[in-house]
Amino acid sequence: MRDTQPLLSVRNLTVAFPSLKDLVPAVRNVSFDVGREKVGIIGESGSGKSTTGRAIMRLHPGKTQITADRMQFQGLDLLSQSERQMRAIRGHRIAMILQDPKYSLNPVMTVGEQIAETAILHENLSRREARLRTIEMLEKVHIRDPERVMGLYPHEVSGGMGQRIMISMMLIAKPALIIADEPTSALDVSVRQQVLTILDELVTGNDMGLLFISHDLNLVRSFCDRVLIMYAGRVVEELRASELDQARHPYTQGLLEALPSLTDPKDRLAVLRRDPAWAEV
Ligand SMILES: Nc1ncnc2c1ncn2[C@@H]1O[C@H](COP(=O)(O)OP(=O)(O)OP(=O)(O)O)[C@@H](O)[C@H]1O
Repeated sequence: MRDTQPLLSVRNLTVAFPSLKDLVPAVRNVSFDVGREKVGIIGESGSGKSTTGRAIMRLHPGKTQITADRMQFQGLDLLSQSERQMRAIRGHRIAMILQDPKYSLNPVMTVGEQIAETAILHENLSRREARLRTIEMLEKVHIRDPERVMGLYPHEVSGGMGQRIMISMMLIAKPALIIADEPTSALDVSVRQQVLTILDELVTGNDMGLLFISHDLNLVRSFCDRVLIMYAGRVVEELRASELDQARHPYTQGLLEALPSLTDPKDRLAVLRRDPAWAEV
């Protein structure tokens, strides 16, 4: 029977950073679930999207205060895991793709060595088997000349290729959940589509969950199944991507009105409205 429980269940997550005097909340009472589906988080800069993603991985500096009524992943309470237990979860059961793959790949190891190391760790393969698996994985993410790419260092690959390499490593580790934080915003439009297609193949083909953080509403609308809209540290609205046009919150409506359209061009785009009341409890 198919498991209908969400992979990740978050209730009233609050993240506060220390300032000179006290703690300043950047994320406030955020609640959502992620199943085996693609969930987008959108919102403007500073709305708390990345902070939410990093809190799930518990990747914040020491004095950050993370509280939640629930932050459960596949039956595990993430907040009560020790740092050692979190290390076993990160990369293995929950993986993260960031905007620039150069920061996620090890700069002093070739691409081939890094993928092979993942294969040896996860699948207990010999060096020779790991090499063959690496070639297979690079082919799966549509890299045409895998043997050449294996010998390159991270600084020698383009952004789009770097993201595909990250995705190929995830194909080996097969995490249940991927948190992708603006994974395509540094890429050209044509490469962006390629990377999204491969990410979709990975997630849908392996029945994974994806939390896709972006400031691009059009992209999230076409790529994700559901969308959380964040404003000033809160989720102000949650909708199926196909139902965004029926958004009720004035902030979401404003985001939609501010989008340029090729089919229905406007002389002037609407200016995004903001109301301090939306940030209130
Ligand atoms: N380590 C930190 N220490 C202190 N404040 C932080 C830290 N990380 C984030 N913040 C603050 O938390 C708030 C939310 O930031 P966050 O990066 O989550 O926003 P975002 O929606 O992801 O924006 P962007 O799209 O620009 O990445 C911001 O005000 C930011 O300055």
